Order: sequence, then structure tokens, then C-alpha cells
Amino acid sequence: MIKIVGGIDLKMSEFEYKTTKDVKVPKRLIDQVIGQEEAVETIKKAAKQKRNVLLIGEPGTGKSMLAQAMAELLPREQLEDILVYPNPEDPNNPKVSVVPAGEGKKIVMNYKRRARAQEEKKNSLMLFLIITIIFMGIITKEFLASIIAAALVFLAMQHIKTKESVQVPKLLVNNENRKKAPFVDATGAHAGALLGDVRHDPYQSGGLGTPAHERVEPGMIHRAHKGVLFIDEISTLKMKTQQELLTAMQEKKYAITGQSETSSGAMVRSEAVPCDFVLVAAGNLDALKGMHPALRSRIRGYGYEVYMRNTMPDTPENRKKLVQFIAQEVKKDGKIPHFDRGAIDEIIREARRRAGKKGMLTLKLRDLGGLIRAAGDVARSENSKLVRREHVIKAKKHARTLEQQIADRYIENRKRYSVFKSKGYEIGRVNGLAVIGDRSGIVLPIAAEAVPSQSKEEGRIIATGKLGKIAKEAVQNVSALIKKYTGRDISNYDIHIQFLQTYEGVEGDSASVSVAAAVISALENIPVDQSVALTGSLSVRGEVLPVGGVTSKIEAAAEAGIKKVLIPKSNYKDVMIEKHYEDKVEIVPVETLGEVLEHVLVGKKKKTLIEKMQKVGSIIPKDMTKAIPH
Ligand SMILES: Nc1ncnc2c1ncn2[C@@H]1O[C@H](COP(=O)(O)OP(=O)(O)OP(=O)(O)O)[C@@H](O)[C@H]1O
Repeated sequence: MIKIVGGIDLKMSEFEYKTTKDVKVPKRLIDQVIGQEEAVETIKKAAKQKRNVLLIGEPGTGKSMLAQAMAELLPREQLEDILVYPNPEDPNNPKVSVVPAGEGKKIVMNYKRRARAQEEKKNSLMLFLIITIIFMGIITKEFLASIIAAALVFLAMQHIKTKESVQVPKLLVNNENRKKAPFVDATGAHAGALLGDVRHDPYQSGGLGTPAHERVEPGMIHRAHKGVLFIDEISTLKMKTQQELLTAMQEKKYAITGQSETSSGAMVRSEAVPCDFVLVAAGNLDALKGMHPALRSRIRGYGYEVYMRNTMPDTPENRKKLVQFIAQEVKKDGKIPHFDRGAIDEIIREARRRAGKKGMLTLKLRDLGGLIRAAGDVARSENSKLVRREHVIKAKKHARTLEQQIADRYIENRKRYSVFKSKGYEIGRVNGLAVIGDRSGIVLPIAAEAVPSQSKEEGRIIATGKLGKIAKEAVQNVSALIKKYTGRDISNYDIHIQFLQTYEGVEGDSASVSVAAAVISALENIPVDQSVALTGSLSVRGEVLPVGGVTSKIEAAAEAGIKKVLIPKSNYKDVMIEKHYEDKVEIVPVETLGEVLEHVLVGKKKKTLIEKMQKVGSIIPKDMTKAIPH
């Protein structure tokens, strides 16, 4: 049976619960990971065989969550404590020993007890000597001499160390009472924190110093012994540190020495300290460039590489998983109410929108979690016992990302100074559409001017604004098309193109259709309808190819007062605009540059151009000439 819930078809079987309170949240972290089935399988396999893993993907898709889940899967019974002892033969080479988890603390306590007993014995002896000396002084009436002698004995005893004096070892790594294998997040750690260090000692001589073994500090690689060492943005580690990390992985032990050459700690080098960890490295695709090739090869040779998913198919099963995700986030937050059906439905709708592709749900779940929390906060502030649909809608309005806020302000300013127009006709000026950041659309006006070339040689393409390179490329790519469409050779012209008031962070590579339209309008002196905006990538054959972010681009156009938006036909199914924009704009899917020109150009000359295009046999549909308005 199908039930329509707020415009979304949901099978009743998917929705057998009233609120997220009824949804069971799995105990194990690995079972809480949503939509990354391959990664989950790999992590399970890697945990069993103790293999390293490289997780590559976008932020907030669950990389660190998987690493933590792996630590839960590693066997706890193998955990060990690590102790560091003084070395009487070479104090600068402290000794290291490994004992089962929980034993380390007992050993240290034992040593401390023995040291205390020894100290007490020494103190009793000292007290006995002092009392005896003072007593002798009273008998012999040599008070002054006896007090001086007692003081001397006191001082001497302070500095005398018996031959077998007990030196307490230091517990370097303590795994007592640990319920699961350690998970150590070494993201952004400097060399000392990662590989261990030996503290500086200002009092190195005269027996006043701190013994070397007490100054040894474990690194994260040692703390992660028998567990997981997680390093996000692995490429930010220095090459030298990556090399050392690799050595530690190969040897499964790594001696600790002072990291600063000028410190007295650099004189100390412990015996090799065990560091038998599994490395889970993470980053985005760019991270691979900054990664030491040998380290990558080590992971590939002794482990797995996983490319994280950004989206999952919009199936009943996956929607159910998203409901589980909402329940998980509510439970984890602990401060927000549960979600009712309407609110769940709205979150699923948003997951669809954010996926940007028809039939998909987003897996950038950290961001979606942000919306869940924001909606929970709205419900809380309204003293609601449950989060309802309207709370999610309100949260979407208020919890806008920085980029969205910048885009809002950008639109405001542009409206105020009329940088873009949404009415009237202009030659050589087209409303392109672009995306800032992840998913914020903006209108990007493009202006073109064509003048006959001054030089005897070829004309030039002069592109200004921050996206100049893209504009140049777009014109070069479509020069053949322009010749075909207009019969004009652009090499006879100097063509000036400008992305008006271009702003840092704008992605402009989907503007080639707009650039071509602006240039053709300028060359042919045909006005462009300013109530139309467009996006699309143009092939050298004149086809309009799909681009990203159509939904947010259309919404931005609607926001700016644009009445018609042209999008690539193959993107039509990706459109998921919010309901309140639906009546504001007409969305027109287009396949060819001919169709684009048909929609954006106006006036008498347009007919002539289209006819010319027909003659040169361009790909404009034949029956289109009939529809040309004057
Ligand atoms: N696949 C997922 N399943 C369930 N929850 C997820 C998933 N991905 C992200 N989350 C939620 O988002 C939070 C942050 O995710 P996580 O830190 O694992 O992302 P990441 O990929 O490591 O990102 P970054 O690289 O920025 O650190 C998680 O604690 C969890 O609440």
C-alpha cells in the first residue's frame, strides 16, 4: 500500500513507527554506519586480518566513524601495557618492557611500595643517628659540636643513594580497564606527539636531574598499540614524519628520542617501544598527492583503499536507514526531542535535494546531522515534545551554511546596485548561473563585447574578472560553433568577456553555454532577454551537456526575480526545488545551443540569425523557426 506523506511516496512498511523513538539504534558503531556498505565490509575484513586502510572521500561521510568502529572490532584480549625502566649501565638508553593489560599499574605500585619502604628505612636510620649524636652531645656537654654533626649527617643522608636503591619504572601506556582496543586520532599531530618525545631537563648534572626514563613520553603511535591510529588529512603530515610513520608500521616498534635537537632530551633514546597499530588514513582525493608514495604503497600492499560514497539510491531500504540515522543523531545529541513522521519525511526530502541527482539520497551525513540538530533546537525553543515538519522547515531557513549566507548577502547587494537585471533586453549580456561552496546558487551576469580586430593578425579574446580563464576556454571551444551558427569568424574580432563582479569561490565551469550566448548576442547585435537565466556546459558540437547544482541554481534565479531558467535536458530529472519557488520560475530543458538562442535572444534579427543557422545546416530543430516571436 502506498501512502502519500507530504508529497513523497512512502510504503507503509517503511513507516511502521510513529516517531524515531520507536526506531532501534544498533549497539555497535559499525552497524550505525549508513550507506557505506563496501567500506563497512572492508573495515570488518581489515579488523579481522589487522590490515591498514586508506579512506578517501568527502568530509562528513563517516571516515572517522569507520575508524572508531574498527577499534571496536579489534580483539580486546591482546591489549598490553608498556613500561619504561631506568638502565643502570646506560642511563640515556632506558629499557622497555611489555606486560598484559592491567599488569603495568600493579608493577609500578609494587615498585613504589618498595621505594617507600626503602625510604622509611633510610629515614629511621637517619633519625637513630641524629638522636644518638645529640644524646652523646648531652653526655659529653659538646652541644654545638653534636648539632653540627647531626646537621652534617642529615645532609649526607639526603644525598646518599644506596647501591640497590629502588627506581620506579614509568607506565608509558596503560590499557587497564579498557573495554575496547584503543582508537587514537592523530590528525594534525606534530612529530613529537605522533612519534614520542623525551622532555628537556635543565638540571642534568649533580644528581639533581629527573632520571631519563621518567622524561620519556609516548607518542600516539605507541598509545595506539594493538588498536587503531587514525590520521585524517594524511597529506598534511611532513614527508619526514610520514617516512618515520612508515618505519614504525614496518617494524611494529619505534624507539623514543627527544625531537628537539637542542634539548637534553635528544641525548636520550629508549629501547624500541612496541607500536603494533592498524593505520586508518583518510583524506579527500587531493590528499593522495601529498602522501608519501612508500606509505601509500604500504597501505595498498598490506591493506585496502576505499573510495567513500556521496550518495545512495533512494530505495525504501535506504530511506529506512536514514530514519535510523535520525534516531542515532537524536540519541547521540541527548538534548533534542524525537522526530515525528512529518519531520522524518522532510529530512528525507532534504537528503534527496542535497544529493543533487534524481533517485539518490545524500550521504554527507555530518551536514544532514547539523540540520537534524538545528530542527531539534527549534522544537526545543518552542517547547514541543516532538520535532515536527515545520521545525525542520524553519531550521532549513535559519541554519544556513556560511556559503548560503554569503550567497544571500551577495544577491541582496547585487539587487541593491542592480548588478544583474531580471527585466528588459540587453545586447551581449546574459544571466549565467553558478554555485558557491557546496550547494549555494548565484546569478552570474556575463557581459560580452565584440569589436573588429585592430591588429592585422588574429583577433584576441580578452577575458577579465576572476573567471577569465574559463571564459577564454569557453569562447575557444565554441569558436567553430559560432562560425557555423553565425557565419562569422571570431578571429576577425577582439572579443571582450567579463563575469560581472565575480566573487571568490564561484565555480564557473558550467557557464560555457552562457558565454557562447553572450558572445553571439554581441557579434550579431541581437538583444538578450534579461528575465532568462541559463546554465549548461557546451560541447564543441553545440550540445548542452549536464552540470552540477541545478536545483540551487534555479532557486537562486527565482530568488533574483528571473522568470525562466534554461537547464540541460539531461539535468531535468535532478530538479528538486522547494515548493515555494515552483510558481516563480519556468524551467526549460534544452539540448542544443540553437534551442538556447531561441529562448534567450529577442527581436527581428533573431529570425535572420535562425534562418542563417538553418542554411548552414546547424543542429537547430527545423520547426523552431515557426515559433520565432518578433
Ligand atoms: N555514513 C555515516 N553513517 C552514519 N553517520 C554518519 C555517516 N557519515 C557521517 N555521519 C555522522 O557525521 C558525523 C561526522 O562524521 P565523520 O567525522 O565520520 O566524517 P569524516 O568523513 O571523518 O569527515 P572529516 O573528513 O571531515 O573528518 C558522525 O559522527 C556521524 O554522526
